[in-house]
Parts: sequence; structure tokens; C-alpha cells
Amino acid sequence: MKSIVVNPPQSPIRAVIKLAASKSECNRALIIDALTGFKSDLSNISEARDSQTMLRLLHEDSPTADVLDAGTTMRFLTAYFTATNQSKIMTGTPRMCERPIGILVDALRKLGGKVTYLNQEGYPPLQIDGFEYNGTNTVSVKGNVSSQYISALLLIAPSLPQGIRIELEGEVGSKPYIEMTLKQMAFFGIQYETDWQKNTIQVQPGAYTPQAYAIESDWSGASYWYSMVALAQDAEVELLGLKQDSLQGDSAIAEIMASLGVKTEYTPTGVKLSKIEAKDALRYDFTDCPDLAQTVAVCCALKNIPLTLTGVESLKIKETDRIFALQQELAKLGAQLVETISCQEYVVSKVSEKTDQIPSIDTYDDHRMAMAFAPVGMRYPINIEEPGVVVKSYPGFWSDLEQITELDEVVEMDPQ
Ligand SMILES: O=C(O)C1=C[C@@H](OP(=O)(O)O)[C@@H](O)[C@H](O)C1
Ligand SMILES: C=C(OP(=O)(O)O)C(=O)O
Repeated sequence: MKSIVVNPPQSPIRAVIKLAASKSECNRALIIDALTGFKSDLSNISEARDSQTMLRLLHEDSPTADVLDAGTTMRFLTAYFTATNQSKIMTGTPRMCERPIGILVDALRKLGGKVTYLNQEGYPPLQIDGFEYNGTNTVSVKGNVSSQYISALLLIAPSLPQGIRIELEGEVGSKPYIEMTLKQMAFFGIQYETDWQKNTIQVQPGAYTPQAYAIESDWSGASYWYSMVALAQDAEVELLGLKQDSLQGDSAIAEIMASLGVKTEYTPTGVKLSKIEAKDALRYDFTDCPDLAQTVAVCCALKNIPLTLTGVESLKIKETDRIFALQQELAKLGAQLVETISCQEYVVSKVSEKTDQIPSIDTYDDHRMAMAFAPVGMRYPINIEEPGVVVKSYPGFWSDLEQITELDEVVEMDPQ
């Protein structure tokens, strides 16, 4: 399918959505389960391609592990194959081979991992040739590039003879993801200590205890529904499978959207979203929840609420350069994203009315570009190019969206 046009709903939105499972929580649970010898009982396993790829590669006996475009799958499996003394080539899409991994490789080498670069220093593809313990258990890791390196090291830490002591250097980004890793490890019986004043984490050696574990629904996926409620004229949406006491930092969307006109009520089965008055400006630091930045930027642009974003440095090294992609595509809606303090602060504001009849949004191989712009359809028709990108985290996104509004599928014409 070439693209999908999202049309404004013809009637008030009343929907109950069984939200997809979190790929982040799932990928941690899958690594932990593998380290228990696949003896755990995981439920609500994510259909996300990133998680299905992880699942497949954990069971596949092949010399090469191709993670496609899945960041956590690349980082967690690199640590897992090293610590479990396996030989593997780790590779992925061309974009994956542009996403840095040197910080993780340096730390694994220091601990005794035998990892070499097959192409460019600091980037996949990698050759893993197992692990030889050298008595080291302490590593210093830069905290502001990707928390996934730290989660990867933590997940394998109990299986190392002396566990791990991680000293985090500088600012720590995406910290809730590190805490999610630690809490899941604790659920499976691992002991750890953190000192967030000194930014150190110590994990004791030990075996994960197999457990029954149910993966929560995905708060990052929920953010698109919040944006739809914020932008629709009349909407009440229930999202099933979310918890107030979530492990996911992206549950911050509930607080952010309270400023953008969405009320959250927690129920025993999930959340109920309804409309309330929005504030007239928002400033938000996305250091803890970078995956929400695109959703909030598009929503504010459409509602004409000036937004100041900080803590978005890591957006440049994700599935695409998300700052650049947002700048290009917001312009099609008559909005702009401007850098006000170099690499530190950006402002989204409306500058004119949309230019095209039906704006056509490029998605840059980034699932979050497609899903962040789809809610624009609550206001006027919007065409989303390459809508299949959503499979990375939320394969059922378009069929869920069909429950509230009409979608037109544009298929590629046969060139004859
Ligand atoms: O650990 C995780 O599950 C994730 C951590 C975050 O990455 P960074 O730590 O690179 O910001 C986030 O953007 C990604 O979608 C998932
Ligand atoms: C950045 C993301 O994923 P990853 O880094 O795991 O590819 C994401 O899902 O937005």
C-alpha cells in the first residue's frame, strides 16, 4: 500500500481500544526469559516487529542476527550473545548501521567480551566471538547517548561472575527505561542497588528465577490516542491494558495531555480519556520520554499551542533524524519547528494555514512519524505515506484507527 488518507470522523468518537503490548517491556522480558533457559511464562507478548524479531533471533541457530531496524533488539542481543559466549554477526538495516553502538561495545570489551567491527568503527555490523572473563566488573558508561546500552549491560549483569557495577557519566537520558529494566530484573529475583546521587548501579551475580509475567500495554502507542482525543471535536476513548502504576516512562503522556485538553481516568482495566480545557502554552523536557516528542509536537501545532521542547538531543539518532523529519513535515501543515538554543531547545509554532489540499506526510521509515501525524485527520484529511512502517511497534494501528473514522487506502498503480 502506498499511503493512507485519514478522514475526519463523521460522528462523536466513542471507542474501546485493546491497546498493543509494549515492545520495550517485552524485549526485556524476552532476554530475561532466554537467560532462565526459556522457562518463564510470558503473556501478552508484543506483536511489534521489534519484539517478533527478538523472539525469532533468540531461537534461531544462524551465524548472523539481522535485527532490521530494532534498536533494543540490536543492543540487547549484542550483550546477550556476548555474555552467553556465542559467535554471531550482528547487523540490521542501513539506518541501523548508522546508529552508534561504540559505547556498548567498549563496555562489553572491558568486561571480557570479544566484539569487533566489520565495517565502520563504532557502528554495526559487528562480529561477536564470545566472552572470556578477565576479573573486571566495573564499567563507566556515558549516560546521554542511549539508555539502551545501559539496559543491555544490566540485563546480562547477573550472569557475569561478579555481576556489574556501572558508573554513569554525565547526564542520564531515558532514565525511566533503565528503571524499567531494573524493576523487571527484580521481578525475576535479581538484587541491585542504585545511587542516583553518584549515578552508579550495582547488580549482584545470580540466576533469574523463572516467573509468570504479563506484559503491559504500550503507553507510547497510547500517546497517539491521546492526541486524537485532544484534536477531535467530541471524543471519549477507553484504552485497555494500561496501568497507573506503570513501568513505562511514557505514561507521562497522561500528565502532558492534561495541558493539551485530555482528562485521564484510571479504571481497573485501563484508562478512559475525555476532553477538558487546554492550556495556552506548554514547555516540556523530553529527556525521560523522547518517544513522546513527535506526538506532542504535532498535537500542539494543530491546536496552535506554542510548545517549547528540551531534552530532545537523542531524536537525531533514532529511526531517522526526527528533528529534521518533524521540521519538513510540520511545514506542510503551516507550522514550524525552530532550534532556539543550539541542540538544546526547540519551539513549535503555527505560522500559516496548511498549504496543500490534502497534505501528504513522508514517514522516513519511522513508525512514530506515521502515528504522530495520523491524528491530524481528526481535523482535516491527511495522507500518510508508507503507512506500513507502523509494524515496528504497533502493527494493528490502522485497524484500530478504522474503529473511529474512515481511512482511504491508496494503492500503487501498476506501471503499464
Ligand atoms: O530501552 C528501550 O526500550 C527504549 C529506550 C529509548 O531509547 P534511548 O535510550 O536510545 O533514548 C526509546 O527511545 C526506545 O524507543 C526504547
Ligand atoms: C527509538 C525507538 O526504537 P529503537 O531505538 O528501539 O529502534 C522507538 O521505538 O521510537
